[in-house]
Amino acid sequence: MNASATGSSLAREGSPELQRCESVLDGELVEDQPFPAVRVPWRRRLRRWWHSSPRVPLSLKTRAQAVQALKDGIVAVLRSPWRFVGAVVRGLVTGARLWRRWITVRDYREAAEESQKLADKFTEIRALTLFRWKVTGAVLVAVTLAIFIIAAIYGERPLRIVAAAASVALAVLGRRKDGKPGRKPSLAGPRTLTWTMDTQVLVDAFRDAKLIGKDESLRLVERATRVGDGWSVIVDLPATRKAADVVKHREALASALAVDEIQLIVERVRGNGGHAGRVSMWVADEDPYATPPRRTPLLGVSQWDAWQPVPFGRDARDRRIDLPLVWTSLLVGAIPRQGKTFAARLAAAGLVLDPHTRLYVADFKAGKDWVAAEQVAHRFLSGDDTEHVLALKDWLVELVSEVQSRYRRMRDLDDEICPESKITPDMSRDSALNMPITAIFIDEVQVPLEDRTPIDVQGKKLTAGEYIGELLTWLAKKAPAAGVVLVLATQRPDSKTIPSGLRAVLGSRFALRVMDWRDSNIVLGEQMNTRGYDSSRLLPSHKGVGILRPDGETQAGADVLAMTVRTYYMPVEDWQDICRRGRALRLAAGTLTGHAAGEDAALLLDPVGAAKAIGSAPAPVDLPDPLAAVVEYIEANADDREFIPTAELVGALDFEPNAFGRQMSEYGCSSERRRITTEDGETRQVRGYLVADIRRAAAEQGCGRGS
Ligand SMILES: Nc1ncnc2c1ncn2[C@@H]1O[C@H](COP(=O)(O)OP(=O)(O)OP(=O)(O)O)[C@@H](O)[C@H]1O
Repeated sequence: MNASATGSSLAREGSPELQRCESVLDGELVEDQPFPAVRVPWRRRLRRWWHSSPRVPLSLKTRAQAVQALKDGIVAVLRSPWRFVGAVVRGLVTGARLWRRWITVRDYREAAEESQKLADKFTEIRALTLFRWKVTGAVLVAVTLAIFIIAAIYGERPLRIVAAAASVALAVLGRRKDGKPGRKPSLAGPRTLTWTMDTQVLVDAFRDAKLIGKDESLRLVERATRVGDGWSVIVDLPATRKAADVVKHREALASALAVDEIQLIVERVRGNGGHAGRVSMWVADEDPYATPPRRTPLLGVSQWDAWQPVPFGRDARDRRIDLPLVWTSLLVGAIPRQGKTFAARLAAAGLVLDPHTRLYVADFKAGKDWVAAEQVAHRFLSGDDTEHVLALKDWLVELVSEVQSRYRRMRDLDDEICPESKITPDMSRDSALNMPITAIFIDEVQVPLEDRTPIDVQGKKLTAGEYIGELLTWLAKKAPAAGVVLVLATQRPDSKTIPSGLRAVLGSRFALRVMDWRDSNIVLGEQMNTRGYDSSRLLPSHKGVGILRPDGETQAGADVLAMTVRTYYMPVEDWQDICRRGRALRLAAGTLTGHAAGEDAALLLDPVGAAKAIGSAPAPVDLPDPLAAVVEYIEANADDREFIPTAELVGALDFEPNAFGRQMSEYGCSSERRRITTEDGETRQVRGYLVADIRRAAAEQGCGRGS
């Protein structure tokens, strides 16, 4: 205690109300220790020790593991009679083999053979064989006699005891031992289930799939437990082996476990409970997509919030996968009749049910799939003629102006309403600000992108397709933060149709079945097939099943790169129902506008502004160095690469490497190590930057400078 006495009297002399009083002590409490030791209750300490101690069996650590251990125990007890008989039979076979080896004097014979003296030793070996036959005969006679005598004197009881002891001895001899020939059946039956009971089978599968070496083993972190309609297990790989490699070679592991790869989910366990060598596996009992598809949960809700991820589908483990749409964009690609339109409509359904969203729908399939959206869409077109393509071009020009105007207005808003140059939920619902979440859905986007109608853009001759590609690329880069979402579906996900610059900036990707791994990479991103994600391997019968690479967190975890998902099934009747409800919600909220309100609002076009924006899309002149030069370089040379080696940038742009690294990190771009395949086919690990990071940094810098 540090105290000081204020000896002065508080009463002032002469004041009638105030009287003289004793000294007042004034002080402050000073702790000896800045952080006093807090006593941890013994129960908590015990619990902590129990969970972390390697001496406590795993099965006693959690309830689920204990229940599983109990189930395994019961199954083991029920199976034990058969296992015992099996072991005795194997013991008999092993015993017979050993006896044969002994009687044929195999070891002596082999030694003689090796030293090429078999002819010399032949008589000796024969004599020994004869002698051993005689010994065998004598032992048989002696045992038979002994049995008769014991049976005559003491009855059958001692014989039974001897028989039981002999069968136990045979069972011990015949017990399954790894690596001993003759004790392990060459076909272990349905391996899918065997590994759940016998971890050795799992270890063998990892070895067979060449994921671990012959002398290496796995450490069981969590024993096999029932999760949904399958088995789940978590294992640690031996030191230096990587979980990412197991994910990559999932197919080999599926083969080793004798299951279809669609039944096997392998994930790296990340975060606090995981590390680079910890693998979580889930094996479905049967094809998880053979069951009838589920209807979308949106049918059961009266309204949806566009800021919430939209229910998109289920993964093989039947986990619900929701797709975040705001602040990102989505590309759906597949060959015909695989469920692209269904997938794009699912994304749309969530936004339809939010009356504060504005929808643009361009259906170049010109079918019935999107017709119902007419009743909610601010702008709607269906057809594949030049006039439709040109109408889309005008919409995009309007959206470019809208995005620019939003950024301008956001700059003038105070920090409390708009803390960053990004739209917030409150801003999007504030009718005075007029910045609703705006989504543009373009089905069969390859139609406008391939259109060759010549147009004049501020004196520059272009085809409509090229200009639409440029507008979409600009929007995909800049519009998500301003609340404009792009959803593009294409039947032809090839590099010629969808410009690489556009692909690179689309945040979320969903690849249903495509023709080959190249097309799959075009939708999902460079080298995704080498990381174990190739949508050309999906089965044609699995309609609506695709690989989702989300931009943001999903139920499978924030760190999961991609996952196989089956979209919810939303046939036309359900879609119509949702659109009807979306219209009613908009009517009630007073937000029904444009085409849906029967008044195709005049386009607010600013072609000069849009052309200027597109012309300066990468905005290299606006950006600080070295970002400007890097952006210019990647626009010209990155194609559809996701990763640019530092050496390439430093070499091409003539930068000093250390200063370059420092400056790039100031703009939020940190380099990382990645494996790349060089032109001569070699794989090397190099340092470099993610193109997406560079573009994001450029967009931020560009926005900050008044794009
Ligand atoms: N999640 C799903 N579950 C089951 N079946 C589905 C699912 N999604 C789509 N399908 C089926 O796939 C068929 C094709 O779907 P969709 O029309 O979306 O294909 P598409 O890829 O857009 O075809 P196209 O390229 O010809 O336009 C649908 O008729 C539907 O029956």
